[in-house]
Parts: sequence; C-alpha cells; structure tokens
Amino acid sequence: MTTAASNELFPVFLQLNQLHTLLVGGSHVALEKLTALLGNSPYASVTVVAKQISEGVRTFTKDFPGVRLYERAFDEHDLDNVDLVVVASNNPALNNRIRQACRRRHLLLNVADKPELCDFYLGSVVKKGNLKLGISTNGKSPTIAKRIKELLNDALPEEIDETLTYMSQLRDLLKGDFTDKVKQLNAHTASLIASKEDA
Ligand SMILES: C[C@@]1(CC(=O)O)C2=NC(=C\c3[nH]c(c(CCC(=O)O)c3CC(=O)O)Cc3[nH]c(c(CC(=O)O)c3CCC(=O)O)/C=C3\N/C(=C\2)[C@@H](CCC(=O)O)[C@]3(C)CC(=O)O)/[C@H]1CCC(=O)O
Ligand SMILES: NC(=O)c1ccc[n+]([C@@H]2O[C@H](COP(=O)([O-])OP(=O)(O)OC[C@H]3O[C@@H](n4cnc5c(N)ncnc54)[C@H](O)[C@@H]3O)[C@@H](O)[C@H]2O)c1
Repeated sequence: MTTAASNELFPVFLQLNQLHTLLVGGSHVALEKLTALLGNSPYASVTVVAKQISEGVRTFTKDFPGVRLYERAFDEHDLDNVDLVVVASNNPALNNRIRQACRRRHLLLNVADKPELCDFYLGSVVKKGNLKLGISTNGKSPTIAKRIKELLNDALPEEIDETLTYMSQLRDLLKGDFTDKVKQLNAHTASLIASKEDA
C-alpha cells in the first residue's frame, strides 16, 4: 500500500445524446457547463431552468436542437424524467435541496465548483476525431487539468484519427478467433510505440 492520496474516481464516457440532462442556473458558470456538455454532445437533450437566463446562454444554445430554456425558479418536478443533473447556481440552500432530492431519486449530480456535493466531476477534454481523452486531477487543480489538455492537444498528431479508422477497418477484415485477432491487432500497433521509443 502506498501512502499517496487516494484517487478513487472511476472514469466513464457518457452517451449524453441518449440521456436527459437538467441544468439549473443560467449565467456564467452555466454557460461554461453548456459549452462542455454541448461541445462534446451537440445532440444532447438538456433542459435549462434558471430564474434568470443570460443573453450569452440564449445565444450559445440557439443552434442546439436538444436544448430547452425555462426562465423560472427550480421546482422539484424538474427532476422528473431526468437522468443526470448539473447545478450552476449561486444559491447554497438550493444546491443542498437539489443534493438531497437527487439522493432520494438516485440521480447523479454535479454541482459546479462544489466537489463535496458532486457524484461526478467534469473533466478537461482532448479530442482528435474519434480519440477522446478525459483529464481529472481528482479535484486538486482544474487549472492543471486545463494545462495538460493544452499540452496533449499539441502533442497528439491530427493523423491519429486516420490510424483509428484504419485499425477499425482492419479489425473488420481479420479472420480467426478472438485471441488470433487480438494478437494480429497488437502486432500491427506495436510499431506505433516502438517508433516513439527509437526516436
Ligand atoms: C475541468 C473543468 C471542466 C468543466 O468545468 O467543464 C473543471 N473546472 C474547470 C476550470 C476551472 N474551474 C475553476 C477554475 C479557476 C481556477 C481554480 O480554482 O483552479 C478553472 C480554470 C479556468 O477556468 O481557467 C474553479 C473551480 N473549480 C472547482 C473548484 C472548487 C474546488 O476546487 O474546491 C473551483 C474553485 C471555485 C472557487 O474558488 O470559488 C471544482 C471543480 N472543477 C472541475 C472541473 C472539477 C474537478 C476537475 C479536476 O479534477 O481537475 C470540480 C471538482 C467539480 C466540477 O465543477 O465538475 C474545467 C477545465 C476547463 C478546460 O479544460 O478548459
Ligand atoms: N463566475 C465564475 O467565474 C465563478 C468562479 C468560481 C465560482 N463560482 C461560483 O459558481 C456559482 C455560479 O456562478 P455564476 O457566476 O454563474 O453565478 P450567477 O450569480 O451569475 O448566476 C446564478 C444563476 O443561478 C440562477 N438561480 C439562482 N437561484 C435559482 C433558483 N432558485 N432556481 C433557478 N435558478 C436559480 C440565477 O437565475 C442565475 O442564472 C456561484 O456559486 C459562484 O460563487 C463562479
């Protein structure tokens, strides 16, 4: 056993286009969360409920077909038929109320910038075509997560997506049982790592 701080977060990649997300809040932080949600999943179904919805949120969401905006106070019925909840409000009592309601309903919750209220955190994301990397610092420093995103974005070649497409076609062509296929796919990709090490 090491004495390093425990890092027990389990990463997953959600098919947000198949889920219904509720976002409570409609200002600066809400816009950041919408940018993250819709930037990755443009067809996500997202209901925004906020006492005040900013012009920025209205303009940004205009072209996303799954977004609905409701300018009013949060009501517990907003949690009906929802799969995932993100809160970007400035109201600690509201945050706690939603935290408790989500526990009762077994809904997963993120309260922006409030790790102690979260079931899941958003991460920094690097995307190169079909490749997507999610970066977490276990809540220690979102700024470092952002910097690592920038670093990896520069370091990973755009052509990596061509390699992924080629490998996907190759996988479909390969014959033999599962073990054989895995062996061949590993043989084809070994050179990717080897050429880095030789360089
Ligand atoms: C990755 C990213 C995704 C996203 O939000 O989309 C994200 N925060 C981002 C940016 C960012 N957020 C903040 C700053 C200001 C500088 C700073 O404080 O460091 C910057 C930097 C900037 O904007 O440049 C403020 C902040 N954030 C949290 C706290 C509370 C605390 O730390 O206790 C405070 C202090 C609030 C205060 O002081 O009042 C907490 C969380 N922020 C997380 C995610 C989760 C942990 C992720 C991880 O493990 O790394 C977690 C735990 C929960 C959550 O919100 O999901 C996104 C990167 C965007 C990109 O990639 O470009
Ligand atoms: N803006 C930042 O850069 C920043 C940085 C760090 C932390 N934070 C924190 O993040 C939170 C949100 O930040 P912000 O700048 O977006 O706040 P904001 O005050 O600009 O917006 C709060 C949003 O919550 C909505 N709201 C409040 N009560 C509501 C209710 N009962 N029902 C529905 N909607 C309700 C408001 O209408 C508004 O849209 C705050 O707690 C803030 O302290 C913000």
